[in-house]
Amino acid sequence: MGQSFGKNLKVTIFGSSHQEYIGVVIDNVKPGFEIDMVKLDDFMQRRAPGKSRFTTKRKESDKAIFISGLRENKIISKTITALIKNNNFKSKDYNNLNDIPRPSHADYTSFIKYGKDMDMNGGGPFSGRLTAPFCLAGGIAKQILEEKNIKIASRIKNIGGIYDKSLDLANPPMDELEKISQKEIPVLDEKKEEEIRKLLEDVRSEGDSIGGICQVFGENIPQGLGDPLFDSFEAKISYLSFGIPALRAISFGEGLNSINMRGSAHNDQFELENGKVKTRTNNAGGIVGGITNGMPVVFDLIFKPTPSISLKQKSFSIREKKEKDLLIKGRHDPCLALRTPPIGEAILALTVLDYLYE
Ligand SMILES: C=C(O[C@@H]1CC(C(=O)O)=C[C@@H](OP(=O)(O)O)[C@H]1O)C(=O)O
Repeated sequence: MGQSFGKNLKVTIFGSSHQEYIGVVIDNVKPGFEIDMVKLDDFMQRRAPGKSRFTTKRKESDKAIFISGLRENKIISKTITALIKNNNFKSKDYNNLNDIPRPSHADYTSFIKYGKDMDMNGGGPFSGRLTAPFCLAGGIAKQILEEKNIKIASRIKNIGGIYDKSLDLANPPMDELEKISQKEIPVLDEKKEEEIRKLLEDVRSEGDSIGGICQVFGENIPQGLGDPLFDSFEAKISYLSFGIPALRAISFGEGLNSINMRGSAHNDQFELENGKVKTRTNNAGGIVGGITNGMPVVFDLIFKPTPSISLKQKSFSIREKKEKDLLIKGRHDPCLALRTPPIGEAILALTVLDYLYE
């Protein structure tokens, strides 16, 4: 089911939203690194459910239980295995969904492909819950990269059409981004934060949902990662990104804005700073020809609105082959994009570490 990825650093995610555990196997790591567990837990808590009024009410501690590969937090094997316990699931909320699929959720396509025996409670293997073990692997990768002075950060760039302030992509404010990372709405502009809060309150009280964009930044990413054609750096980032539920699009650097620019404005012109080759702008987001050029790597992850909403919708009964109205019970995020920044950071950290282990 494509639950593994990576060429040199191999990561396998397992489990399901309402089964006893979810978890991760990280294979081909290098022994010797000591994981900072406090930092790793802080990273996990940025994604964890039940933390704010704008996220699902399902509460999970998302504490990592390492069952192999570590001694006193130090990596002592080539393989690490960790579990995360599912504690707070309410499968009965999903009883009607076995027969009446949620519009724009994987319920129906899973039925077409795997039939009625696939455990789809809580979204089953399609659930955003699986991003918890993904972040566990990514949080460790991020720490390993930090030791090499490679920094990764992120923010919410847009919720429902409200944009955070625009940034100079050649000089992203990594320290400021780090400071906002634990906020309920991690944006830099406080006025926009208020506007987004108001929008989210409206959306939530209407029983609806909304989409958003998370922007990811990498500083000191080594030059020369990636290859032409199908092994481009963008291709590797995109491969992992589209494994994240609800992702609809990804763009690099100025992305779709590039369409409206002339070459003279879009080209990143060179400069030499104390002999070091740099570019004056970074519209490419640090990747040209599929290969990193040493400028900050910048990409946007574009998420659709959460499909599970409380409003009445049109669906049908698989058993009776009859149209039916659907009312979804359960606890769902009004804006799942809000919890994606650490997932974006994990995508970049795991991609870069995979290259460095070549
Ligand atoms: C639990 C998480 O997200 C879940 C993702 C999810 C879905 O359908 O994707 C449905 C909800 O779970 P439940 O229906 O069991 O309350 C979310 O809470 C998490 O991200 O850790």
